[in-house]
Parts: sequence; structure tokens; C-alpha cells
Amino acid sequence: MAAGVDSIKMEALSLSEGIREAPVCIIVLGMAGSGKTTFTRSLIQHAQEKFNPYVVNLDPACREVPYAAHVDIRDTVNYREVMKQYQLGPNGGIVTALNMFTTKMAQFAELVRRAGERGHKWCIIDTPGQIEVFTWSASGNIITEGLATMFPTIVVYVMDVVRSACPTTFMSNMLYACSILYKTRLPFLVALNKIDLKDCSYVQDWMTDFEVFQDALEQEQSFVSNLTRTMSLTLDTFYENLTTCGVSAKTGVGFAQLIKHILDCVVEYDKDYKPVYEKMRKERLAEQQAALCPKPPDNVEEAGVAVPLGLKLNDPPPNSGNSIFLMAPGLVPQSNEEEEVEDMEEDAKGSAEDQNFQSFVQSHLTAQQSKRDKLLQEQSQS
Ligand SMILES: Nc1nc2c(ncn2[C@@H]2O[C@H](COP(=O)(O)OP(=O)(O)OP(=O)(O)O)[C@@H](O)[C@H]2O)c(=O)[nH]1
Repeated sequence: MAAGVDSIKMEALSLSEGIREAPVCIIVLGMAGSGKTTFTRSLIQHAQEKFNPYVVNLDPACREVPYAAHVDIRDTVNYREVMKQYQLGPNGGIVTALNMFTTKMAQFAELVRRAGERGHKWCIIDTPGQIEVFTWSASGNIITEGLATMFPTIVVYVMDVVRSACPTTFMSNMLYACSILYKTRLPFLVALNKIDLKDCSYVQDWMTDFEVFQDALEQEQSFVSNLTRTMSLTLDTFYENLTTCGVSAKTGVGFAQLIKHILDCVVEYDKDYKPVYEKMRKERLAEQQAALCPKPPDNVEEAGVAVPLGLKLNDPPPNSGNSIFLMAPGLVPQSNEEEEVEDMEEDAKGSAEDQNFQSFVQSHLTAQQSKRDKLLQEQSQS
């Protein structure tokens, strides 16, 4: 990362200023090998003049990137060292490296903010090859939400049209895209990449005409294709709200159109998503301020008398017969009113029976006694 990052004051990263106009953060996501890095390079070239992009590489495992990154995670975290030190495999290493980077999130956001002040209108963020590492990790979440609460943020999902030509692969890709869309809650653009190798019109046909996709599926007779058929019905609504654009990251075809779509997404962020993130920003701010507020005193002096302000529960003295328990629903034996009533009835019945028995014994004893008295009286008379 750029020199002097540690000198950035954390207080400078203020949530109180509201979501800024710039830079617009463009998070580039996509399956491994879909062409994210090549796409990022091409997007930088096409946007350079107008948007002067600030470029971030968040892939700690890549050997080299074909663009000049302003912020490169590899300068902050040594991925190989992380793997060695924590005895991790490649994916564990990437997750841990991202987690380590996230501890510098405040400084990172501050760098992005300053870049906006210096005239960078866009901030393009290239992400790790293993998409799930970013989309389903806590650090990926922190980075995405952190950026979206401070800057207009959109997601560009890069999809390889050559690999997606198989309907089931296409469907897996779409399910992934769908899950990311709902998880990030950000404007979402699908870049259909590698159109220099294969025309992407089939994707648009499959997305707009259910019958055409079913015909393509007919070719595949497997359990997966049956599952895909069912899934495709569900994804119809998702397709309706999805913007796609064919590009070739290699030749640069389609990027003029893609940039127009990105600008539409920014308008969409302002209109539909900004209020949601504004609310989230205010909540974060309130949390920050609550954490900074000094703890209220336990007592206030009122006319020389200390008035306790909170309920203070002290442990009861031992053997006092009075205990305080912290109870959780699962731990507390559930009291059942019906059972209690039944128990009371049983008790009442029991005591009535008891009484009956006692009076029976008593009357029996009395009868016995009177018999004995009568016998004794007869004996004495005779
Ligand atoms: N023909 C063609 N090849 C492409 C295009 N975009 C990317 N590639 C190639 O696809 C391969 C993968 O591209 P990358 O940019 O490394 O893809 P990535 O998604 O960043 O890869 P990981 O980060 O490793 O997951 C490379 O060989 C690229 O040259 C394209 O538009 N057309």
C-alpha cells in the first residue's frame, strides 16, 4: 500500500459527512478465469480520460497484474508468508490475507476518499480469483458495505460466455450472480466477457425467452438438467432486473456501451440504494458515537444523597436461600399451566382422600371402642 498509510488518522474517516459524490467504487467480481483482471485493465484504459480511475487490486495470490494499481493488497500482506506461518492452503491463505487487509479498512477508505478529492472519479476494485472468498467472507462483506456507506458503489459481474455456453454452467453462473445481487444489495451489471471468441446473443436469448432455454436444456438429459429447468423458472424475476453487456476484455469491444451502463448504475445507486446505505451509515455513526460516549455515572448527588441510577444486582450472601439465576428459555423447565392445574387438582384430590381415610379410621376406631365398652358393661352386669 502507499507509504504513510499508518499515519492516516482514524478520526479523519468520518461517517458524519454523508455519502460522497466520488469516487464511484466499481467492484469487479466473477468466477475464476472469467477475465476479471484483463477486464479491469481494459476498463481502466477506456475510462482513463474521463474518469481517471483509482485502481485497487485485492487479489493477494496473483503473480502480477497488467495495470498500475494505486493500492495493492500484496504490498500490505505477504500471501505466501501467511500460508507458511499459519499452515494454510491457498484458499485459507487468501481469506486470511483479506482479513488482515480488512483491519486497515479505515485507512483504505480514507485513501479512496482522498483519491476522490484529487480528481479520481472512479475507483475500480479487482477481486480474488476464488469468488466465494470475497463474496462469502466477513472481510469481503466489510469491504463492500464499508465502501457502499461512504461512496456510490456498484458491482460488475464478469461472466465468461465461452464457458457458459453449456446451459447447466450458465445456470450455475446465474445462480451465483443472483446470490451476490441479493447479498450485496447494490446496482448490478453483468459483463458478458470474451465475445471475441463467442457471440453472447445466446445468453440474452436464454434470459429473455424461457422456451429457448428449455430447448437448449433438452439436449442435456441428466438430473442436473431437471434441476436447472426448475431453477430457470425461479430466476425469471431476477433476469427482469438484470442489465447485461457483451464485452471483450482482450480486444476492448463493447466497453463504450459498458461505460454507459455503469453510469446508469450510478444513477440507480443514487435513486434506490443510497437511502438504504444512508440509513446504514447513520446507524454506524450512532454506534461509533455511543462507543465514544463516557459511561454514565452510577449515582447522582441529589441534595447530598446518593441516588442509585441503575438496578444493581449483587450476589446473595451464601446460604441465604435466595439465589439469582440467569435463565435461558432452553434451560428453564417450561411451566405448563395445564399441568400445574392438574397437579393442584391431584393434590386437592389426594388431601380429600387422606381426610376420608382418616375419618374412616377414626369412625372405625370409635365403633370398635363402643363395642368394647358395651361388652365390658354386659360382663360387669352378669
Ligand atoms: N479471448 C479472450 N480471452 C480473454 C478475455 N478476457 C480474459 N481472457 C483470458 O482469460 C484468461 C483469464 O483471464 P484473467 O483476466 O486472468 O481472469 P481472472 O478472472 O482475473 O482470473 P483469476 O483472477 O485467476 O480468477 C487469460 O488467459 C486471459 O487472457 C477476452 O475477452 N477474450
